Amino acid sequence: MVQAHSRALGTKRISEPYLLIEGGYPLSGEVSLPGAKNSALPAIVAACLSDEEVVLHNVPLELNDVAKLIKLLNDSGANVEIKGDELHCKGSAWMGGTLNAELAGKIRHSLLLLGAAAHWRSSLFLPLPGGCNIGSRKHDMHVSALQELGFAMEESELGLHLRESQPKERTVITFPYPTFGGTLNVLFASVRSNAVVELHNAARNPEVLDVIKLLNDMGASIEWLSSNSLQITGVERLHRADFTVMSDRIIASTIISAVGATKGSATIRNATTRILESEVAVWRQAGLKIEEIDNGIYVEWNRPLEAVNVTTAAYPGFHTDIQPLHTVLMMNASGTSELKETILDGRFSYCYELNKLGANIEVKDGGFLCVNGAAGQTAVIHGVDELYGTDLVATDIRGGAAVAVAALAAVGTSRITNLYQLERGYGNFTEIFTALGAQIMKVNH
Ligand SMILES: CC(=O)N[C@H]1[C@@H](OP(=O)(O)OP(=O)(O)OC[C@H]2O[C@@H](n3ccc(=O)[nH]c3=O)[C@H](O)[C@@H]2O)O[C@H](CO)[C@@H](O)[C@@H]1O
Ligand SMILES: C=C(OP(=O)(O)O)C(=O)O
Repeated sequence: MVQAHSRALGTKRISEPYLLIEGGYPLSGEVSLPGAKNSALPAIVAACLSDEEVVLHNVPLELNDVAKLIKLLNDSGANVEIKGDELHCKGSAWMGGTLNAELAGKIRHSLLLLGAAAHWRSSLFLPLPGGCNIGSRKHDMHVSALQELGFAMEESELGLHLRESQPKERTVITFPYPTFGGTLNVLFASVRSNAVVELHNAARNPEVLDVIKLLNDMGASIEWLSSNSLQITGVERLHRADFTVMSDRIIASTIISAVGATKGSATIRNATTRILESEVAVWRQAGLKIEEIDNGIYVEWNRPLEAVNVTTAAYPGFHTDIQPLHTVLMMNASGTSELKETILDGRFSYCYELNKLGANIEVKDGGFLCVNGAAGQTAVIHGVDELYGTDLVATDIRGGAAVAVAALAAVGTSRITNLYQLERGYGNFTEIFTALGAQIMKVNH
């Protein structure tokens, strides 16, 4: 059991749920990955593109983003039900209406209901979507792609309005940047029609590939023309399917980071390095032992880590969602490294939390523009020898995970608040790390 003592802790009583961590111990053991949030959320929307039942397995049902998305879909005419550990989904031609602003405003994936409503030729008012506060999260490419497909769309300060309309017969779209959500919206809007759509510079993240596999299992016709161009040939309707969502590669990275930072070892089941190639190459270069094993990854700290520079990029580049976890490895490495974030301009607020533990990270103007046109930042990470537990805030999903992982490596007690953010992406954070021997518990109030 975690003991609540540390010289660095504040004396204030905390009146919200928090994570209590007694850090400074090497982690070891074996854990199994849950389903991936960033595949499961679009897969749930995709499953509502048929009026026959689609059964999804391995959905991380404990995530609050999943509950919010199910509510939004059911409010707009779908029928999504949790049955045991399965999710049974059915869409309908009524999918549309006006989405609840509070719910839509809490998750980024509410944007995907635009593609679903276009699919059903319905009209939809989507109040502005939410998600992590990690920079300017634009949706101009979603709007222009749907318009290019022939759907009537208007944008106001309050949200996005898709009007009941029909797609054109042939469209060629080229994204200026391979947007994850934009690619999914084009797929959802195009799979059921008389149309043929070519999409160039499409996102090819493993999570997008997972959703394409689901759609093809449902009868869609989506094929790759080249490594980043897709052709979607519309079909009359999609049908029933039974699909297992892929495992969460970002949680795999979170465990790898924790093992490296605490100088431990772990076996991660339901995992593969094949969808983490850029990240694993960097961490091997830094000195971590990472091996592909039967149905899993084995990771071990066996020598002091060395600083390695990283620049985030669209897949197959180093994933922006994983950069906060890389920072934790680098603050525990010898030497200084630079981390250049090119996707999201506001993704470094967690660094100020890490500095409270004794890290030495400077966040500076990087002198470049991110893919969304905003000024980009670079974090300069100077490795340190010791970290000490303290009171910390989970700034966003992955920043929150980074802070918690760093607290596992820091000597003494840490308390982490604003858990809502962390729990948007990690339903079983304490269970995963308890299985690896961590002294961690959630304190509820
Ligand atoms: C639920 C989910 O899976 N979310 C992921 C998805 O978010 P999301 O779907 O928001 O990611 P995108 O790939 O669309 O966005 C990445 C960048 O492109 C910009 N952009 C995007 C769309 C657009 O129309 N115009 C535009 O400029 C965004 O502002 C951002 O700077 O990818 C992000 C970047 O890999 C991840 O951090 C999120 O975890
Ligand atoms: C940024 C993330 O999610 P979202 O797009 O849902 O905010 C994430 O998963 O790290």
